[in-house]
Amino acid sequence: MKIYNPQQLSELDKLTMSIKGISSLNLMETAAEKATTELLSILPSSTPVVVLCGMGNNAGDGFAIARLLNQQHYQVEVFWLKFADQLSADAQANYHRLPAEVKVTEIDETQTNFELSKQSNYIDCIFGVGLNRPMPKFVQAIIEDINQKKGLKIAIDVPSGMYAHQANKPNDIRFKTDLCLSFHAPKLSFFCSENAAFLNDFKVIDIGLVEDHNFSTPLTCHYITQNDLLKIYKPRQQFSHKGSFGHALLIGGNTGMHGSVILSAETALRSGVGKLSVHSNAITNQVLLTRQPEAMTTNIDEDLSLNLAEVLLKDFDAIGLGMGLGRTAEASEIVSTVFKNIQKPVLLDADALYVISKNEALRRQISPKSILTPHKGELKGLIGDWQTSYEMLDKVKAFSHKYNVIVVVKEAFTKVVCGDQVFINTTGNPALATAGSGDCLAGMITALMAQSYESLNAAILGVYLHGITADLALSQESQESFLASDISKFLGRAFKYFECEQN
Ligand SMILES: NC(=O)C1=CN([C@@H]2O[C@H](COP(=O)(O)OP(=O)(O)OC[C@H]3O[C@@H](n4cnc5c(N)ncnc54)[C@H](O)[C@@H]3O)[C@@H](O)[C@H]2O)[C@H](O)CC1
Ligand SMILES: [K+]
Repeated sequence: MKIYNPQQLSELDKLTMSIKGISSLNLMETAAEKATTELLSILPSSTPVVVLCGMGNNAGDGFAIARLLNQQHYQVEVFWLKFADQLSADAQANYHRLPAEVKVTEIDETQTNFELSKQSNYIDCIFGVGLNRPMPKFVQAIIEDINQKKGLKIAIDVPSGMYAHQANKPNDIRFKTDLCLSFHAPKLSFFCSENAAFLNDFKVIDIGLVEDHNFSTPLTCHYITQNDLLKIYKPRQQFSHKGSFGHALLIGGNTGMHGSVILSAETALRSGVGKLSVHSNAITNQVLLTRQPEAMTTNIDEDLSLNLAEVLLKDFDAIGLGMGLGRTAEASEIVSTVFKNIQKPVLLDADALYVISKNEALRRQISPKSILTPHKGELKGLIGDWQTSYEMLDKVKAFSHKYNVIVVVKEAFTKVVCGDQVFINTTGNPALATAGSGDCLAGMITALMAQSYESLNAAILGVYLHGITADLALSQESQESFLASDISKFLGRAFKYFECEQN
């Protein structure tokens, strides 16, 4: 699914109106009807509803929703925050359609002394995608006040105070939203960590906008859905054999970090790779083979760098490098040896990221379309610090362009960045915030690369499946008890979704 900026959304509105021959007021009515259908299933009819309206089209949605809820016998009151001289034309039309039973309390900067009933639910229609500068002080004060109240808080399209497609300042007031009903597509800001405290959940409301259009600014953001992944997923053919699914090599698991590459190996094997070799040391080999006899080992020496060049002569289909590699000179030598000997994309994780963060010459040698999977700390080593998620994304895009790599930014909504394109993952939950979880992701993506998924698709599919394992696990595990080693246990069921849908 695509994510649009306000300008692109406005282009889609206009195009929809001209293709479907409908007015903007019709479109607003559809939006309000669809939102109201959702609201009816969420809001108890026994509790009064306060609809907070501003002056633009988001307010127009609000006046229409107030009318529609009133028709459904809700006790509705409108708080009209008059921060401009005039309502937008469609908002005005809907204001005039309000039935007399819906009380309207007018509030402006001179008159902020009003009573909010003790028990209400709140619908926020003050600002939508049109917010383009800090909100007036009296609006901020009212939102702050309502944020302290107990009732359900539902935002229409965008929580007021949150810019849809640009960064907020850390102290900006935003409507503290339990659920945002967002028209046509989620907005990019929903996936920024600095907005997490203001948006608990969102639901996309289809209002029948057309999709395809030559936008004046190109689309760059995508929200990964199961349907997108069905187009990527490659079902296995009947006459396939283990050679059809590639031979992957994982390099890592040095002294003290033996478990890291073992976790990667387990998930790689459960992600469909045909054959798996692990280049590590004797202790790792022993534990690995006890847990996972399907894996092969390529080294017995304590030093991982000694025979690596020779090992790499074998034509591996994918290489995953860095999990528990260490931060020694030996680690740099290993990374350098891989870069010198391998021309195809490799996956770089953990200590391999540290090594390249310290060495620009090595960064220049990364094979095109390699995948980097940094967590926040590792990412800072690569791109420097940032103030906002938007700044971070800009820096990652620049890095991705400069070195021709795909960067998987691991966070609550993991972002896969390929040049200007950003793919946002929404599977997963805080159970994944556990030691070894990243090693598992690295193993999964390497296995998908070995199966001839092109790098971008391997990264997108990998992060999606990784998240699904934790979502599935919550039926029998808690977020606290979930371990990285559980990821491979749930991978079978995670893949099953795709198999079922294909058949
Ligand atoms: N396709 C759709 O998604 C549809 C969306 N609809 C709704 O319309 C809003 C967008 O409406 P718009 O009039 O453009 O903007 P807002 O209502 O968000 O904002 C009002 C208006 O206020 C001005 N403004 C911006 N920032 C400030 C500020 N800090 N202080 C004062 N004034 C400000 C600016 O001029 C804005 O235009 C969208 O979110 C949906 O809810 C339609 O209903 C139909 C389809
Ligand atoms: K809103």
